[in-house]
Amino acid sequence: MSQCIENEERINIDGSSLNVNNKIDLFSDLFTKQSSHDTLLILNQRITLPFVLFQELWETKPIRICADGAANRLYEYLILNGEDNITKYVPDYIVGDLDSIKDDIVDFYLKMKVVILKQNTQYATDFKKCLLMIVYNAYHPGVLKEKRYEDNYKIDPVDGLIKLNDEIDDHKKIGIINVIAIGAIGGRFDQSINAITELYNNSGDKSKITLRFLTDTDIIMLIPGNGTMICYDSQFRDMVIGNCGLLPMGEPIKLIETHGLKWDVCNWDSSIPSGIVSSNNRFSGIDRCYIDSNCDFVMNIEYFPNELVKYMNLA
Ligand SMILES: Nc1ncnc2c1ncn2[C@@H]1O[C@H](COP(=O)(O)OP(=O)(O)OP(=O)(O)O)[C@@H](O)[C@H]1O
Ligand SMILES: Cc1ncc(C[n+]2csc(CCO)c2C)c(N)n1
Repeated sequence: MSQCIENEERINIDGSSLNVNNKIDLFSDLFTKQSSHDTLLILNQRITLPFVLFQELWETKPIRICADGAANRLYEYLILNGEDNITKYVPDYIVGDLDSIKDDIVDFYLKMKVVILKQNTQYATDFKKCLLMIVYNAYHPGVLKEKRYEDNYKIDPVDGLIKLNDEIDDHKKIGIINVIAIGAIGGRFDQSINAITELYNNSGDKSKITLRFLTDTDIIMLIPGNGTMICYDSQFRDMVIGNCGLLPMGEPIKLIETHGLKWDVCNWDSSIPSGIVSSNNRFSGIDRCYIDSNCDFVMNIEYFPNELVKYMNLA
């Protein structure tokens, strides 16, 4: 029988008897450095994050990449926050079909030694092309820097990156590549849904990437099925995060049990066609929330950027 119980605003969660197969630390997984492959991916929407937060994201992600027209957005945003910034925050790569990046931005970033790689295929989005670049770079760091823009780094300008990724010897252990993308959600609806499909494309045990999105209002990620503990410290919960949604966007899901939501559920079938979805929920667990589901699902967690800035002592 399915159940929903309403909890007090804050409850203690004892994790010792729960079957935890995945752990997500909300603050450190996103905002601290986890590995030398961590990547900030910038997509083509206006950047409106508080500048100190952007700086922190940039500094904690050793690899930075712009999808095509995102390079224009980066440049504009940096100028807006002080002209000196354009030479301080120089991305490693700009990748895409290059139909959106402006000519003067190409010239500027070539001068700054950015690898600007053309990939023209009309069967992959610029977002996808960037993910391919991120994986290729993790296996072959810096090799394109030694080659030339003029001959497209000796890579087939149609879909060379796809072929190069197919040839990767994944016996080499590189660990998981954590990618935080800004500009993925909001704006054009098909682009936003495409971004959600990338969450699913980059899920599962064989995936090389863990992809997460940051907007001005939300952290959006895939919660793995089969027992996930989401951890945070109590001050982070109180200051920085608001509502959340458990969103069965890929397929219908069963929430087997949750512990630490304001509205905890048990044996709860959820899908978009049935109209049964846990939106407008929130974390009640003081420092953790446990979710066991039969498959992966999308979760959005509302956050307050200016409070995050204070929490991180960046103000
Ligand atoms: N209007 C938009 N709304 C949401 N996301 C966008 C929008 N425009 C671009 N993006 C994101 O930025 C990436 C780079 O987009 P850009 O505009 O530079 O090239 P594009 O040719 O329009 O994109 P694509 O070729 O991938 O459709 C896209 O792949 C997408 O992820
Ligand atoms: C069935 C199908 N639908 C749409 C596209 C178009 N498309 C998908 S990704 C992309 C690249 C954008 O730069 C384009 C044009 C396609 N190829 N196949």
